[in-house]
Amino acid sequence: MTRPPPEPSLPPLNLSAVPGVLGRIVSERAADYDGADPALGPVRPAARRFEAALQSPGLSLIAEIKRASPSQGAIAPLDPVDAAQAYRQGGAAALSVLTEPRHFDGHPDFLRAVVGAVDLPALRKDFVIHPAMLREAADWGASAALLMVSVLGEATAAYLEMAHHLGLDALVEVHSDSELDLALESGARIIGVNNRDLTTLHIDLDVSPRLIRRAREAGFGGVLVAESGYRTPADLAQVRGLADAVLVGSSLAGSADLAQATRDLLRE
Ligand SMILES: O=C(O)c1ccccc1NCC(=O)[C@H](O)[C@H](O)COP(=O)(O)O
Repeated sequence: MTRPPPEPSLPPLNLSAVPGVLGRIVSERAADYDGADPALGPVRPAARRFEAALQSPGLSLIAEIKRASPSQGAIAPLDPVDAAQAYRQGGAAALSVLTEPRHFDGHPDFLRAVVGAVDLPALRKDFVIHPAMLREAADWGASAALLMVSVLGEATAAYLEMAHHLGLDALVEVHSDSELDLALESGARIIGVNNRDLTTLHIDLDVSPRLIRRAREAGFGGVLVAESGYRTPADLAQVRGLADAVLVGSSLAGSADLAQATRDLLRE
């Protein structure tokens, strides 16, 4: 008699412990994916395009297609493909595409359209709380997915393994020393340090340089990304020579000419 395949297990998450704005967003996402099929299917080959794009010399830019946010409200009614093409012309190395609908005005179609039209690796930017979200990211053509240690906690390593099973790179995001310790233990190859405290929305541009230095001192040899709050070349100067890449959303997305704003921001 043939045995049925083992049920994929759902790593336990303690989402009720996530405070503030982030806590509200992840509990909504958990309701959205309640009962979703956690099966990942067969192993998919890893192209590592997102990781490679961030390894060029100098500071690579991940430009974010962000139409709205809890901190800013409506930012701009961007056409995702037009925005992606403009970011590419302006010098972006990779894209971040929001798929969360309620607070960021994102949509899965935006990711699918961008992947189909623009030859840059794209990150699915969402609040991953279920394996189905990673399967979707791979199905929709993303090169990478965001994994937030503030949300996944001890389950970060399990989600990282699932992302790799699906052939995805993972941007493992931290905001504090204890989260960085978990990210380092998880085996992450790409760590993002968010300057924005996602429970209060307060931005402190000193967070990225501090934690990026700590990661390097701890011997981390992977890719390090500084995230959030960057508006000017002087802001970026604070992480040049330290970070491999920077993730920028609001300041670019809200500008009149996205390609020119991208060029201006990257000017040294
Ligand atoms: O941007 C927000 O207001 C926000 C609120 C709650 C959870 C996440 C949030 N943003 C996610 C990000 O970290 C940013 O989209 C990304 O790093 C770009 O930041 P920025 O350049 O400041 O838009």
